[in-house]
Amino acid sequence: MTETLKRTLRDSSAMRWAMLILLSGLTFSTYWFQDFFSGLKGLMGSEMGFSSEEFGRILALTTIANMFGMIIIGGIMLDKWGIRVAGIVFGGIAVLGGAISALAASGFFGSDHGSMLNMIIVGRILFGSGLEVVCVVATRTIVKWFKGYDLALAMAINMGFGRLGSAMGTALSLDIGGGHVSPAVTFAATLIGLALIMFLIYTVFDIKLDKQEKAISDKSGEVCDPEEDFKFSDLITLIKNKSFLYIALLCVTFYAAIFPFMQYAPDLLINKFGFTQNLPQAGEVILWGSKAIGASSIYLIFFLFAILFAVVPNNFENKKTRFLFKSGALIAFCFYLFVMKDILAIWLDNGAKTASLIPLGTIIFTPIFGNYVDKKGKAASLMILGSLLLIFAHISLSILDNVYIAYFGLLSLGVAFSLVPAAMWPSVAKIVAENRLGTAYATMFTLQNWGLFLFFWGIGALLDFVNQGIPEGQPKDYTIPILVLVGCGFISIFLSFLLKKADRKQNYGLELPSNSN
Ligand SMILES: NCCCC[C@H](NC(=O)[C@@H](N)CCCCN)C(=O)O
Repeated sequence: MTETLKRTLRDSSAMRWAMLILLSGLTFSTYWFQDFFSGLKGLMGSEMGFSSEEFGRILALTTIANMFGMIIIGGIMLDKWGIRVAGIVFGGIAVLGGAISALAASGFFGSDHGSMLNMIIVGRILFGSGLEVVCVVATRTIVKWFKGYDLALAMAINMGFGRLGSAMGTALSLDIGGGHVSPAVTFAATLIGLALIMFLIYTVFDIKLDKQEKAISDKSGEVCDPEEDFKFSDLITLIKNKSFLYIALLCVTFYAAIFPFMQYAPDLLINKFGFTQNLPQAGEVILWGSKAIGASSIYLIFFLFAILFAVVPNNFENKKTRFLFKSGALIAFCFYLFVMKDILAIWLDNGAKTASLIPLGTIIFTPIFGNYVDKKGKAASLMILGSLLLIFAHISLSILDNVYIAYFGLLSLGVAFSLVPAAMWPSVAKIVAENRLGTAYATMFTLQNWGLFLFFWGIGALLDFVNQGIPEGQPKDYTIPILVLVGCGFISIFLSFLLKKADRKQNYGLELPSNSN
C-alpha cells in the first residue's frame, strides 16, 4: 500500500478492529450492569425483602438523570471535550455508580432494608447518568475510526457486544452470586472498572490518531468539516419534522415494550410457566463445562476446516463437492446438538437462562436484517412487522398459558428486537442530516428514557397491586402487567404506518435500499 493510502492508524484494518474491541468493553459491561438484576429478582425478594415495586423503582430511577437532559448535556460535553475526556468522565461516573451499588448491596452503608435500597438507587442513578452518554461516545468513536470503511458492520458488532453483556448478565448472575445478591453486583461493577481500563488504553491510540491527522492537515492545508455544536433551535426543527417525530415516538413505545419486559422475563417464566432458578451442583458444572467445551471445540475445528476448504478456489463449483460439504456440515451440527442436548435441556428449563436467549438471538439476527435493509430497503414495513411480532409475543406470554407457545413468543420477541433496531437506527440517518445526528440520537434516547422509567417502575408496581396478599416466594400473576405491553405494540404499529405515510410525502426513501440514496 502506498504512503498516501495508508496514512494514519485508522487506515489499518487490524488497528480499527482492535480499537472497536477496546471500546466495546464499555458497551458490554454497561449493558451487563443495566440488565443483570433481572436474573436476581426472586433472590432480591427473598434475601433482601425487596418488593416488585421496589425492584421496579431501582430500575426506573436509573433513567432519571437522562429524562431531565443528562444525555443532551453529555452530548454537549462530548463536543467540547472530545471523545477521550468525555469517555473517561462518563465511564468514570458509571464505575462510581456501580461501586456504590455494590457497596450498598454488601451492607456497607447499613444492612437495614431502607439503607440498602436507597444506596443501591443512588449508585444506579450515577450509573445511569454515565450509561447513555457512554453509548453516544461509542457511536461517535466508531464513526471516527470507521467512516469510509465498514461503518454499519462496526456499529452492529458494537451493539452485539452490548447484547452479549445483557445476555450473560441475565443468564449468569445467579451462578456468579452463588445464591447471594451482593457478589453478583460486585462482579458487574468490577466489569465496568475493567472496561474503563480498556478505554484508557484506547485513549493512547486516539491521541496518536489525532496527532497523525493534524500533521496531515497541517501539511496539506486540508480543513476538516467543523463539528456542529448542539443548539436548542435544532431540537425544535427536528421535532417539527413529522418523520422524525414518528420514529422518535416509535423508539419510545417499542423499547418500552422490550427493555422493561426483559428485566421481568426470568421472574415471569419462573412464576407463570414453572421454569427453575435452581443453581447447578459443583460436580454438574464441571461435567457440563467439559462436555460443552469438548463439543464446541470439535465443532469449531470442523468449521475451521470448512472455511479453509471454502476459500480454496473452485471447490464449490463442483456439484458433488457442494453436496458433500453441506451433508458434512449437517451431520456435524446434529452431532453437536446430540452432545449438547442435556445442557440445552437444562438451559431451556431455567428462567434467567431462557430469557437470556432474547438478547443472544439478536446478535445473529440484527446483522442479517441490517443487511436486508441495506440491500432491499423496506425499513418502515419491517417496523410494522416487528410491532406485530411484539404483540404476538406479549399475548402469548400473558393471556395464553402454554409453555410451547411461550417459547414461540420469546422467539418472536427476539426477532422483533432484531428487526426494529436494524430498521430504525439507519432510518434516522436518512431523515436527519449527518451534522445533526448527535442531536437526533440524544433526543431519541432522552424520550426513550421517559418510556423506560414509566414501564420499569409501572410493571413492578402493577405486579404488587394485582398480587396483593400473596407473600414473597409464592407464584405471582403476571397477566395484566404484561398485557399492558400489548398496548405499546398497537401504538408502535400505528406509528409505523404514520411513518410510512409521512415518508411517502417527505421522500426520505425509508422503503428504498440504503445504497440507492
Ligand atoms: N447507534 C445507535 C444504536 C442504539 C442501540 C440501542 N441503544 C439504546 O437504545 C441506548 N439508549 C442504550 C440503552 C441501554 C440499555 N440496555 C439498543 O438497541 O441497545
